[in-house]
Amino acid sequence: MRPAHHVTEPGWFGRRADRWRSVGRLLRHTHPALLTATIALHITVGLLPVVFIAWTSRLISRVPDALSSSGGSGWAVLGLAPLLAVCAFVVQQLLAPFQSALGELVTRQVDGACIARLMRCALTGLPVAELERQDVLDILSDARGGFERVSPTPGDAAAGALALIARYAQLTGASVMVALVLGPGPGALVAVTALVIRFGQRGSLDRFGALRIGLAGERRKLNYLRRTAGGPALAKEARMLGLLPWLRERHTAQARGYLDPLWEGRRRLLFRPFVGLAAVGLVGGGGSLYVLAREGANGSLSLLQLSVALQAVLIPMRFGVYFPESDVQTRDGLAAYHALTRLESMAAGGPAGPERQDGALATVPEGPIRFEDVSFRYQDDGPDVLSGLDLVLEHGRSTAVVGLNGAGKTTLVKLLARLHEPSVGRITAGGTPLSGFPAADWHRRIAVIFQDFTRYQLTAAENIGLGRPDRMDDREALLAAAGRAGAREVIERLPNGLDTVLSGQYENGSDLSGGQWQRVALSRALLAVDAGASLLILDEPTAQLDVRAEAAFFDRFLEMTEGITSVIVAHRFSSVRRADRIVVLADGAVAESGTHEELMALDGRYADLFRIQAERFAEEQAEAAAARATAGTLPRAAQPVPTPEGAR
Ligand SMILES: Nc1ncnc2c1ncn2[C@@H]1O[C@H](COP(=O)(O)OP(=O)(O)OP(=O)(O)O)[C@@H](O)[C@H]1O
Repeated sequence: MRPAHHVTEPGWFGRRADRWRSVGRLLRHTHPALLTATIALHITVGLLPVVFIAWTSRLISRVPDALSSSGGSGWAVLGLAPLLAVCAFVVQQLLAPFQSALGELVTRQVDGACIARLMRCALTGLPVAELERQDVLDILSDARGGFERVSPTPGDAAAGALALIARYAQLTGASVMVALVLGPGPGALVAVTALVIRFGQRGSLDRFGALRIGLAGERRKLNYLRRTAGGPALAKEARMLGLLPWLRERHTAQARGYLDPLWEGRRRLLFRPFVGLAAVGLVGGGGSLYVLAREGANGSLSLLQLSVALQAVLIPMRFGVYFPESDVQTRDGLAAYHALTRLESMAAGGPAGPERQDGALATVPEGPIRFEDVSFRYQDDGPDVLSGLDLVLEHGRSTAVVGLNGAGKTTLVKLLARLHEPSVGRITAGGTPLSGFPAADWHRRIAVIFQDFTRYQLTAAENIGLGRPDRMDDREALLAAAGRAGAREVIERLPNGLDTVLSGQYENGSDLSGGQWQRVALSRALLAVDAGASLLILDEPTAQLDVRAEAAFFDRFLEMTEGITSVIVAHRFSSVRRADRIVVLADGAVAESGTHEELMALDGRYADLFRIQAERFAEEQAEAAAARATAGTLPRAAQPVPTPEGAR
């Protein structure tokens, strides 16, 4: 598989051209009027210091006349020069907030567009298989880091690049002034010196930036530790397990793993070249000052010229230093943008395809779904997780998939949901291979609850409505779906009913238990079914319910989904015994299949495991009953006699 970080390094000109091309693309996301105003403002702000030099020099050149004139009229000789010099200074100060305000607007517009691109890429564009690759996660983390404002964003890069216009306008104005006063040679000398230092400095920054990109994996680990250790997620386990000392040590080690190479790179790539560039500045600036001093001593320069040249020479000499408003922003913001464009190019070739379209249902055939000799492995060089699997999911019937941990049940669900494609073999629906139509169309056909379904920190209505966003406002439909999933009572007990945020981290929000969350997730899936999905997949939907609640859940589920093709993955064999068909998965293939009665009569793997689970359940029930009796909560004679059937 092609490594995601693999890029051919362009040369010096290539890098500059790439950078400006990227900036150009980013600026396409800004409104033309905003872009024009920002450029005009930067040019104005860049030229104002030059205007200031011109008027202060004029002022200085007239001071001797003012001093030598008699009476109070002497200062009139100065004319408007002081006022205009002050004006140039004040206007420059006044424009600074507008400069940053426009920069902020550019940042917002560019980031808004880029975040939409990133969401599209991560949520629909990139195949799930890609999102499980470590190198892709590194890039994604860098792109997200930009948008989470952990580091500069693409919008910052665009605004920072525009801010350079002010710097270059100032350099051009100052060099022209030097050329006018001292001649083209010194004018060119100061300009070239400034540019050499600038490009040298920028090159060092770029090399340092490349080093930073290469440390994306270390940075991601460090950010993970900081986020996890600094957030509420770890609060409980950290207290119970006394994790703090270990976490501190781990964090220090990880921080060193990331920061030490950066520090070494800073010395090597930034400090040493800086010394050489300072020497260039010394030669160029010194040479210009020498010419200035010589001309001044010769008497060939007027006071006006001397003042103009002296001030103008200083501007290019300061030009070589680091620009805080641009340099890190353009380097790191563009790195985040390049991470985004790389993800986009990976997404473009992926099988997940475009966003789903209305009318997609029509393109997907109905009928039985067949796994035909399907094998699958997560990594090219990894083991087969599914191997030669043949399976038919009858149309309109329920199929339960059971098996031990690691048997491949969730993997089967992922292939069925087309989050991964089979490595070998094919899956067909109504005789048509799934690969024959866009994955997005297939996704519209199915409703699925994964083991790790998302618990959105949104309202109950939104948590259910996301099963079909275009029905989000249809409260009747939401409540009907909740009712069928057994979540209606849960919702009625919430402080604001459907409008309660399902998280204790918000005002009037409420946390749900694991089982209650599962009911909400099921409501979401059932809403999708109401809206036309005809394949319902539940991957261990009841893992957090107790045995009785689970049995009741499945009974109700099978009743209400009658006529819908459904697949239920379960651990507890007893809970899915009423499914139309039970498939036992072992070692990535179908070991047994049939109805509960058929499989019990077969007396094979299913029957064995069913009995073991039932006996264990009976023992647990007996122990619990004995404990209750000892505690006097229930007269012993009144206790139910546990039987293996109790497991059902
Ligand atoms: N993203 C992944 N990358 C690599 N291997 C994986 C990945 N996901 C699962 N596996 C491996 O595939 C095998 C089957 O996993 P799967 O989750 O499908 O099993 P399961 O039957 O659903 O297990 P459980 O009952 O524990 O949920 C396991 O050996 C697991 O380690």
